[in-house]
Amino acid sequence: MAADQTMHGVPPSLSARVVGSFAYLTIRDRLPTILTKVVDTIHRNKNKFFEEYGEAGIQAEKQAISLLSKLRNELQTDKPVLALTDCLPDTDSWNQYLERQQRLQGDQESVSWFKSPWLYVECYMYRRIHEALLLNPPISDFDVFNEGKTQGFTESSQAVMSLCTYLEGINNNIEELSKNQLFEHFSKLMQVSLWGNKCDLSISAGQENFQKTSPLDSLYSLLPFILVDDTKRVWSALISAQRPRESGKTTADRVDIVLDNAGFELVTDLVLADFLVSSGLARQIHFHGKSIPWFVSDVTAKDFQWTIRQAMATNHKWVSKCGVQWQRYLKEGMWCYHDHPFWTQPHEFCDMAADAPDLYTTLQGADLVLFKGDLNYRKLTGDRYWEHTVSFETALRGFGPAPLCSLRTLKANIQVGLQPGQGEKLTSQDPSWMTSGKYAVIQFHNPKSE
Ligand SMILES: O=P(O)(O)OC[C@H]1O[C@](O)(CO)[C@@H](O)[C@@H]1O
Ligand SMILES: [Mn+2]
Repeated sequence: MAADQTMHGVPPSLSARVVGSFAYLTIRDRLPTILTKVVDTIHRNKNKFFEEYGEAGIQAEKQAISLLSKLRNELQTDKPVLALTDCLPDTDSWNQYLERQQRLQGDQESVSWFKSPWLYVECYMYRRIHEALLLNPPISDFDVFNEGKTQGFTESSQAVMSLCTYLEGINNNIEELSKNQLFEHFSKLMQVSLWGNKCDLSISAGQENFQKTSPLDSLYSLLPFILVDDTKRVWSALISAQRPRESGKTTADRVDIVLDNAGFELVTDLVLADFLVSSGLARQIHFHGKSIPWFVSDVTAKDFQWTIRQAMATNHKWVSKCGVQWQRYLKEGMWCYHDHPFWTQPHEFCDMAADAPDLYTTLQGADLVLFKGDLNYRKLTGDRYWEHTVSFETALRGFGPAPLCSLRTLKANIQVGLQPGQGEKLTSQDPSWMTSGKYAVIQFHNPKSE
């Protein structure tokens, strides 16, 4: 067990140290597969690099591949984690974090892939992939995961069409809807956004994992798989934040969405955001994305813009109408997109106030923050061996810039806030319930009401 087990009442971090655990299998099998795919992708783009940068492009391709092969070897042979050598604004912070891990682990053994916290080493792998490209300037902007992300959008076009058509139906008579009807739509769109999180490309090690059918049709049959559903509490938080605005409307001021994956999941988030604004539940939406390619399918600024442009250009009346509307929201400031280096660092969110105080202050300005996906849940709860019955609040360890809600399908061995016996029952019925992506939670915490 990790040395941080001794921290007062805080359980140890998930780690590949536990042979056979999901963390162990991820590091042993899934991460090397992802690295191999990254190498293949760079190699397949060799001609493109040559056309764009001539001989320098070919050299960069070779050099990046050699750095990535070295990385794969370090991982597979459990070598010590190395300091970063590039010069991004977050390089020092990563290197300090390595020292912090070393202090926590003690001097007896190095921080390494199979011995250190899974959350830390998994994040570190994506930062090292980025370093391999950064150190080879002509191709440093190349997003090794771009193909999978754009494919995720195109392959889910049927599902995108049905979702945008559904939204058009709501928006058509939104003024006439009662509070109850608004709640019903809100709840449905939260669930669509929740199940959109099934489509990440990290759990499948980059294999196709796309939404082919309309998500709306399956919501009812998926209800039993939502282990914690705090939608009503989220709704109450939104309603209690309603204030009269200059526009003459009564709305909450701001909802922030901490995005996860591009492709279909991003569309579900945009549709939810559209509904929040068009229904007058919120005046503004702030999206938070990643500043470097991350966990295979996570949204970067480029993916965000690409998705909206793609929606605009789709030959389907309601999808293109959505795209045009979303572009307008961005132009007129009702929506905005931010990235912050903290989202691509390995910290647990309970460290945010101390280690990224500017971001913490930003989030404090929201009436509600929605955290999408599994990795955000791992960071919210510190990716630790908590008992299932420990409250979400306890696992957050003081993190609470604003009322917050996690929308997450379970893809890692961690789940808090369950009823006594619920976890044991699930384990006996379906031993892989925490990692299959079949189950989900809509879990809320309001720091203001504690
Ligand atoms: O896109 P998400 O939902 O954050 O999931 C990322 C996935 O990557 C993992 O970190 C595993 O590699 C899992 O925790 C999770 O399945
Ligand atoms: Mn993701």
